[in-house]
Amino acid sequence: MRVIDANANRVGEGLRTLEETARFILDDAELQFHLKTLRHDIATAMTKVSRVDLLSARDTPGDVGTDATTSSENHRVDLGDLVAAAAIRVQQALRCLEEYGKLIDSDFASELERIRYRAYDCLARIELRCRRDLKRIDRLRNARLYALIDAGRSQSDLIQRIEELSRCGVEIIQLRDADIDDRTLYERACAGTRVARDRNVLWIINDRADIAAAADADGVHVGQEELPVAAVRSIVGPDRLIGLSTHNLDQVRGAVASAADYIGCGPTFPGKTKSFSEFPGCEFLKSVTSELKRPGTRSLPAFAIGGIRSDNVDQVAAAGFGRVAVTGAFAIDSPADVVADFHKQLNRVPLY
Ligand SMILES: Cc1ncc(COP(=O)(O)OP(=O)(O)O)c(N)n1
Ligand SMILES: Cc1nc(C(=O)O)sc1CCOP(=O)(O)O
Ligand SMILES: [Mg+2]
Repeated sequence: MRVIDANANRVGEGLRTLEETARFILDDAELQFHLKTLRHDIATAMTKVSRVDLLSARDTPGDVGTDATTSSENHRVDLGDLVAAAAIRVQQALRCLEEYGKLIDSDFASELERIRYRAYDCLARIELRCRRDLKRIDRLRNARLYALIDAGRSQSDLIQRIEELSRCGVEIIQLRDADIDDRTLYERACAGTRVARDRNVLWIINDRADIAAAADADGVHVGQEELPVAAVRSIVGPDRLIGLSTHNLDQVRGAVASAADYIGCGPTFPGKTKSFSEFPGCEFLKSVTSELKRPGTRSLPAFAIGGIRSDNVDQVAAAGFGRVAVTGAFAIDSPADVVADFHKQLNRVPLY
């Protein structure tokens, strides 16, 4: 009973620590829900053991193990380390409960075995999320303005463009150029990485996970017909951001379930950069806002894209979008006025 009591407490405390991480640090309602469900299912399984028997068996002053703390138990290097410690505690405690449970009731032990298998997946997910570069994700979450640019006539042309856009307040810049050879694209991507880092702007490569990884960019953006997100993740690693284009609600739901970090939603309006036969428009944006605000849905930053300019950005904001990705509207010498117009409308929309 003392083993069962100690391990039931351990697993509950560990899960609560992880739940708070999902809730307050990752803002991940879905992960929080899974952890909470695990905690409740364990509490339900524990009703097979008399609580009075457990409490009566408890003997903290007589516990020979309370002094046996190692120095590493009082020190956590970072969030990943903290979450790993809690996850390992939960896993070990579940196994202990299961083994000692076999002495009490085989149904109880079997139930704990099922919970343990479910827990493995959840514990791996939260630890991987917390071992990622949270600074990058925080910057993404706080960003409202995203510019897509081509590689420029020369490297210095590209560098000047990145400097100009970042000076005006653009927070994310994507290198999107299908008209240059791989070597030039790679060299421009590397130059972009250096200047974007200096300017504290996120640097994303369109379509090419290989070049994003090789050039040490902050991330990659892919479309529905390109590599699936899981394959992109295997190339770019756990820390780089992955953006995914979406054009309907099914694709948005797919993105939420995937390892994507943000989505582009469009096309909203006709523009000169890319032609489309259909425009899901602001109705689509409104439905994305409702979908992403649904309780229990993973929060995923969404950028409206397609023909967005100073004179229509109010409609984007009215659809609940506080973030935009644009090419044409910023393709002028000094986009400072456009940035100001965008901010005026978009800042009215709280970011989620
Ligand atoms: C932020 C953002 N959103 C959407 C897109 C479009 O991506 P995709 O559909 O793959 O089309 P191409 O840009 O590759 O022509 C994007 N690039 N960025
Ligand atoms: C590249 C791209 N993708 C879109 C999508 O809807 O997926 S719209 C688009 C063009 C964005 O440029 P502009 O702001 O000039 O319209
Ligand atoms: Mg693409």
